Amino acid sequence: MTVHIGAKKGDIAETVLLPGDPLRAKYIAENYFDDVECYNEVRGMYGYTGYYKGKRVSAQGSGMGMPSLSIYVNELVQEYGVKKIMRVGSCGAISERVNVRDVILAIGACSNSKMNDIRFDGQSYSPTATYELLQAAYQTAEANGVDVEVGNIYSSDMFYQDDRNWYEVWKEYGVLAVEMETAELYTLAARHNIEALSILTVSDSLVTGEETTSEEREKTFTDMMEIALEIA
Ligand SMILES: O=P(O)(O)O[C@H]1O[C@H](CO)[C@@H](O)[C@H]1O
Ligand SMILES: O=c1cc[nH]c(=O)[nH]1
Repeated sequence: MTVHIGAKKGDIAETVLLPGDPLRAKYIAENYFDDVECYNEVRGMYGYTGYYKGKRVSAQGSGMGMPSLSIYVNELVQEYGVKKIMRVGSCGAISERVNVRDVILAIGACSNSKMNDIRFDGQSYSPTATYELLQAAYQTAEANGVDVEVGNIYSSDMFYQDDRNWYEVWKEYGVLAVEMETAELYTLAARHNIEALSILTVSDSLVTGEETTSEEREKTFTDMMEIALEIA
């Protein structure tokens, strides 16, 4: 057991789906896993292990934001031997290239977080996805008939910003969407030599103002869940 995860060694699979929302982890476990066991309820950050088409896989909430994700990824990797993490998250479109409910495979993640400034002493690090996972996710999406956009995203420390047009410069540089965890996930994956990919569903658009409900964000973004499960 760790401070934040109440699982025994061996309770967690080598491959973990990691949504921010712990109730999305619960949804994945209840709707896709056979022989499911809940291994974590600490802080309500649910974690489950089960089987998907015979493959052992876990689903664990990360919480919102990079500090929270960082705690779970560090413990999953260092204490439980996790080797492959796929974030299945929601994001806000900051580009007209993507619309609400589109699926994005995040090839890289820009950020306003100070975490990598601290790690790299103010120099710039480019957090990127694991190529093999990205390729497998793309091929699976094609096979499932799901259109995906592959591109750069932005991981923000702030959901609410005073400047409502903060994203314009990032949009001009081709960044597709904003969320709050991927830059740290990709950085930790590189540090610990594991595989990582963020598969995101556009839950709202900062450009058009269109939105989905919290229930939709918890339960209906199934295309990304199925892509992640197929390549688990
Ligand atoms: O839907 P999840 O995976 O939580 O992801 C997004 O939603 C949260 C903000 O509403 C942040 O965690 C952001 O990254
Ligand atoms: O971080 C996020 C996630 C979804 N939508 C947003 O606008 N921001």
